[in-house]
Amino acid sequence: MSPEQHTIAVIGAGKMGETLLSGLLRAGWPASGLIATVRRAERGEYLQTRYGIRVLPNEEAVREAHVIVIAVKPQDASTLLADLGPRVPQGKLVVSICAGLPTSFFEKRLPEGTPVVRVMSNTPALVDQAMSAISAGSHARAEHLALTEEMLRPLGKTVRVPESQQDAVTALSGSGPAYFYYLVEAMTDAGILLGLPRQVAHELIVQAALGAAVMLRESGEHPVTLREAVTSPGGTTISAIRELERHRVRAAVLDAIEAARDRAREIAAQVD
Ligand SMILES: NC(=O)C1=CN([C@@H]2O[C@H](COP(=O)(O)OP(=O)(O)OC[C@H]3O[C@@H](n4cnc5c(N)ncnc54)[C@H](O)[C@@H]3O)[C@@H](O)[C@H]2O)C=CC1
Ligand SMILES: O=C(O)[C@@H]1CCC=N1
Repeated sequence: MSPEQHTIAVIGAGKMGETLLSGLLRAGWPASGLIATVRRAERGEYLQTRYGIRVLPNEEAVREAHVIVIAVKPQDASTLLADLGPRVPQGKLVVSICAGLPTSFFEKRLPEGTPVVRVMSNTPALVDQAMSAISAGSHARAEHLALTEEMLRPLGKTVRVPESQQDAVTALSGSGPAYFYYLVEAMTDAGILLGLPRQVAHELIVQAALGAAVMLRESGEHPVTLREAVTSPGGTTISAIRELERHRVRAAVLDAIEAARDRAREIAAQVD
């Protein structure tokens, strides 16, 4: 996707929208090829000053852009599209990053035949380590998926999934970073319990998490193999694992992620 051919407008440039815009700029996208829309004037001033991008009203943004990224909260999407949907010029690619909303939700509210691609990304996009999963709506063709992948490439990894799997993806990798942060918090507290200074405990855990993540990605080994390599017979690790099993942590993780998937479905049902 060359910047000369494609201007991207992010409709509702909040946390995720800003993350996408900043990633594109880091990858060398010219600020002149990026547009943001906002609800609050101060937010617009901030984006304009910090990134040198254009901030336009929604209607102007969709007229000018080639790719329109919908980045509002799912609960705000109906109101936004009731007004803006019919004004989106025919043939533009609409990319939604809204959790839970199916491509059919957008297709109903956009001119007939509008190609829609659904994306679920995550906040590590801020450090170019996103996991984004994309699915085509009924009018999106290979070229639209390729264009979306190109737009997301600077932010991290991208996979294609059938749309029926998007709520599961949302529960797993969309929300996933929050589960790891939660674990880091809990492990840091454990360090405090054992008498370590908070800062030291934090540093130990962050480096252990990073090391484990790099080993998972680069060794290609199954997590069980990697865990077994840490777990000495009669040693310390197995004592901890016994407690995790006794507290049914695995079952809690399964229930938690299923609850997140169900919530994604509920959000979609509420706005449909
Ligand atoms: N935060 C996360 O980790 C992830 C969020 N998402 C999805 O990304 C989307 C955005 O989430 P966040 O960035 O966290 O929310 P956010 O609340 O930070 O950003 C949404 C922005 O849209 C603006 N907005 C709302 N209605 C508007 C309108 N009519 N015109 C112009 N601007 C409007 C709001 O003022 C706000 O700044 C959501 O749909 C969420 O489901 C997806 C993956 C991860
Ligand atoms: O919590 C949420 O609804 C959003 C979607 C995935 C991550 N954050």
